[in-house]
Amino acid sequence: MAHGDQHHQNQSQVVVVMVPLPAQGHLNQLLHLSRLISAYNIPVHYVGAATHNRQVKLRAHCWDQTKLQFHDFPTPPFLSPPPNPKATNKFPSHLQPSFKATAHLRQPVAKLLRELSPKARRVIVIHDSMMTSVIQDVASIPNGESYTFHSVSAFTIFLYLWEVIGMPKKLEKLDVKLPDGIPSLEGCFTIEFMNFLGEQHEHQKLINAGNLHNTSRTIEGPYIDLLNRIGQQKHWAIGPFNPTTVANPNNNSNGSRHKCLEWLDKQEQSSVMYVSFGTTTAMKDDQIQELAIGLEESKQKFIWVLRDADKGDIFSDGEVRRAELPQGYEERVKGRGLVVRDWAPQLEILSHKSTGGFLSHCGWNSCIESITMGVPIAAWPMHSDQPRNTVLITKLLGVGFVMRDWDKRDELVTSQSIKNGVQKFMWSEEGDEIRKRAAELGADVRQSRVEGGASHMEFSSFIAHITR
Ligand SMILES: O=c1ccn([C@@H]2O[C@H](COP(=O)(O)OP(=O)(O)O[C@H]3O[C@H](CO)[C@@H](O)[C@H](O)[C@H]3O)[C@@H](O)[C@H]2O)c(=O)[nH]1
Repeated sequence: MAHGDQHHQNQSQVVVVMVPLPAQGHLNQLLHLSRLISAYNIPVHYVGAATHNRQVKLRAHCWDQTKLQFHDFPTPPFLSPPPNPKATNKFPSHLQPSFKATAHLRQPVAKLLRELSPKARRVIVIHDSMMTSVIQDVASIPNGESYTFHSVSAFTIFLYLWEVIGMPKKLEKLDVKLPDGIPSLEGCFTIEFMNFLGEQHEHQKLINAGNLHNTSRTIEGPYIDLLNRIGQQKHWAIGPFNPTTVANPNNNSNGSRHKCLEWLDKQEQSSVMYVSFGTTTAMKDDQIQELAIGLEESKQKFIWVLRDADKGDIFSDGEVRRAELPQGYEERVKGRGLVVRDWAPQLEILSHKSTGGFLSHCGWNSCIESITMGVPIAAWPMHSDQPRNTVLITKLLGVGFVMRDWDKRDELVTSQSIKNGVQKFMWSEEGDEIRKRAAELGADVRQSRVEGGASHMEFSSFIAHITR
C-alpha cells in the first residue's frame, strides 16, 4: 500500500478513548463496552492508573483483551485505607482518595487526545459520568466528541434528574406513574461524594454529545424514553455490556476452573442460591454471624462470596480483615454450602444451570448480569443506587424479592428472618413465579442483543453515529 493510502486510511479511522472511574463496578462495565466496540474494528484506548488497569484485566476472564490498547498513566500514590465495617452509612467512603486522585489523569488524557486527534477522523471519548472533569480538555480537540456513560440503571438516572431538576409538573405532562415507596437518597451517599458528583456535572453540561446506558429497552424502555424526552442529548440503551452467554464456562484466564463451578456441576438444576455483595460492602461482624446461621438453618444450598469491599488500590499492602465465621461452620455446611473468599467467577456462576437465585446487594452490574442470565434476585441493598434498584427489580420488573427492607437498614437482620426469607425465595410458589418471570426476561434480554433485537439495533445505530 502506498504511503498516501496508508495516511488516508488512518485519517478515516475513528478511535475511541475509554475513561472509567477506578472502582470495579465501573472499570468492568467500560471494559466490556470496549470489547463490544472493538468488535466493529474500531481501535479502543482504555486509560487509567497502572494499578486499576491491572485490576480490571486480572479480574476479567473468558475473552481476549489483546485487541485493546491500555494506557497506564502515572499517578502519585494515594491513600488506600480498608473499609470500615462498623460505619452506619455503608457508602464506601474509603474509596474517596482514589476518586480524588483521578484529577492527575487530566493531563495525560489531554496529551493522548492531542496525539490521536491529527491521526484520526474523529476521537470519541466515552467517560464515566464521574470522570467529566478529567476529560474536560476534549472541548479543545477539534475532532473530539464526548459521550457520558452512566454506570447505573436508567430508572435511577431518571429519578435523579427528576429530583435535581425538580419537575413534578413536567412529570404530569409526561404521563408517568412511579411506584409508591421510592426511597429518598438519605443514607445512600456521603456529602463528600455528593460534592464530587456535583463538580463533575458542572463540566458535563459543557461537553456532552450523548449518553450511554448499560441497559436494554427490553428492561427499561419506558425510562429510556423518558430520558430522551426530558434531556437535550440522546440516550442510548446499548446493554447489556456483559457477555450474554459465557463462551467457555470451564476455564478462567490461566486455564483452571474455580472450585465452585465444579461443585455447581454436581448440583440439580436451579437448586443453588448465590450470595454476594459486590466490591464495595463490608458487613459488621455480628451481621456476618447472623447471615451465616440463617444460611445454615435454611438448609438451602449456597455459594457465599465472603469478602470485604475493595481498597482503592487492591494491590496495596496492609491489613485486610478476614471475616470470622461461627466455629466449625464450613465443616458443618460442607456439601451444601460453599464459602468463597477469593475472586468469584460471578458471570459463570449466574449462567450455570444449577444456580436458581441470587442474594445480592443490587449493584447495577449484579442486577444486569443476573437479569441477563435469567436468575431472580433477593435484594439486600446497602448504599448508593441499590435501594432504588431494589424497587426496579422487585416492583417494576417483578424478578426479585425484598430480603432486607431499606427502611430498617440500621437494624441487624436476624438469622431467623434470613432463614425465612431464603426459604420463601427459593422454595415457595411466590419464589417460583419470580423465577419464571426472571427466566422469561433473561431470554428476552439475550434476544435483544442478537441481530435484529432492540439493543443490537441501538448499538449499531450508535456505531453508525460515531463513525458517520
Ligand atoms: O467475587 C466477585 C465479586 C464481584 N464480582 C463482579 O464485580 C462486579 C460488582 O459490581 P456491582 O454488582 O455493580 O457492585 P459494586 O461493586 O458494589 O458496584 C458499585 O458500582 C455500581 C455501578 O455504578 C453501582 O451500581 C453499585 O451500587 C456500586 O456499589 C460485578 O460485575 C460482579 O460480577 C465478581 O465477578 N466476583
